[in-house]
Amino acid sequence: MKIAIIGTGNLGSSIAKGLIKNKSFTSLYLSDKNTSQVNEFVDEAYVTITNNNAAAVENSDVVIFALQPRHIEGVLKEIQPLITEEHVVMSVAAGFSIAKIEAILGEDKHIIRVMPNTAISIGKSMTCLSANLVGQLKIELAKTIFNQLGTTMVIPEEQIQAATVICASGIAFWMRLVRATTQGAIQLGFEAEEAHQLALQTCYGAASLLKESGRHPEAEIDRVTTPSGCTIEGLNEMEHQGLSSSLIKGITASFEKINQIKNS
Ligand SMILES: NC(=O)c1ccc[n+]([C@@H]2O[C@H](COP(=O)([O-])OP(=O)(O)OC[C@H]3O[C@@H](n4cnc5c(N)ncnc54)[C@H](O)[C@@H]3O)[C@@H](O)[C@H]2O)c1
Ligand code: PRO
Repeated sequence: MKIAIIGTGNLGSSIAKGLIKNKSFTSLYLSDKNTSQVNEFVDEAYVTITNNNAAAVENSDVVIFALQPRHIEGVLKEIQPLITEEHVVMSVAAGFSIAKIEAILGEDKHIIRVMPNTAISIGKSMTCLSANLVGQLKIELAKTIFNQLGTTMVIPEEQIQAATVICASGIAFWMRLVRATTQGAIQLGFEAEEAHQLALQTCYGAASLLKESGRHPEAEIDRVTTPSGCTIEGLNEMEHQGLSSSLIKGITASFEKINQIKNS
């Protein structure tokens, strides 16, 4: 598979890292105006680092656009004459619809919106996929690529904005929860490094329990909360302070913002 990534910033370089780790390509073009985030791959076999977007497109079958929403339109217009009916065009740009891509490249092109998160660099992304009519013929190919880099879910395009908030922004939300737990642990007397390790492994254990047992979070909570114990005391105080409510409000605020980006 000949893959190009146009835009190798935070997400593009994370995708590149994941692909290179798995060696899941026959050639990989990494194209950016500023290639500093992928210079570490300069000696990798079958990897070309360039600032020539056109060369990357011409030498690839799958082209992943990892550009900011304000840049993608200009770049798509530039490379439009080079996109053929053989290419599979993938875009990770938040809020940039399939209709907008079709308006530039044509409805006859394979177009797939891909919404991964930065955990793709270590093969642990939750990646949502939506395709246009023609692109649906290539959805299995997209699943093959992104299943090697985590887990995929094919969803209707109307849900891509919500998936962006839960899965892509979600990485930042979970990071903040880990940090807050670390701050609490420091206040209880642990050194910062110890506190971080305690918070991280406990978070990992909680996620793994849910994944491996398939049980509901409340069922796992019931196994921890000793009657009149310290866990229920802490949980109830967190809820009095609005823990669940603040998370839900943050998620809906993020969703409102992404819909403004979409409509701008
Ligand atoms: N960062 C995330 O966690 C994440 C997750 C999901 C989706 N996204 C989406 O991915 C896209 C990229 O986000 P990011 O955080 O990687 O942004 P970024 O700014 O880190 O990366 C964008 C890259 O595009 C490059 N670029 C700009 N104009 C270019 C051009 N004409 N030709 C070639 N390269 C050009 C920039 O130099 C930069 O390296 C955004 O649309 C964002 O909504 C990001
Ligand atoms: N980064 C993009 C943003 O914050 C989209 C999700 C992750 O807008």
